[in-house]
Amino acid sequence: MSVIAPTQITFFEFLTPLVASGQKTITIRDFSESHYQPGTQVEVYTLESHTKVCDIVILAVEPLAFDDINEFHANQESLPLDELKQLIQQVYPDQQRLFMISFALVET
Ligand SMILES: CC(=O)Nc1ccn([C@@H]2O[C@H](CO)[C@@H](O)[C@H]2O)c(=O)n1
Repeated sequence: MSVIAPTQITFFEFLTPLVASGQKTITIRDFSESHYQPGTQVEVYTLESHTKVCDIVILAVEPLAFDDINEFHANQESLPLDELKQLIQQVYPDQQRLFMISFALVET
């Protein structure tokens, strides 16, 4: 089964300054949001007001179990590890099977 690669991604508004400044270089999503394709350019929008923030290029999409989330991921997320795990549990309750999407900021 093939799925069309999405050309947009949304982030919580409070996280978008970290994306736009290049400090946050991964996001952890569930299967439904895992269909991004390496090499494609994607527009970043805020979830709350759908405001365009910046563009990113997808570098990789890899499976990541919730229990394997560690300091490396927190560092790439630019968030403290306990905050990151809490946030993911709120967004994706009881989901063990997650995906790490790595990306790079497109300078405009
Ligand atoms: C529909 C929608 O926008 N959903 C999400 C889902 C997750 N995230 C962030 O990705 C990282 C890993 O989950 C954490 O930093 C989260 O806060 C986000 O910003 N927005």
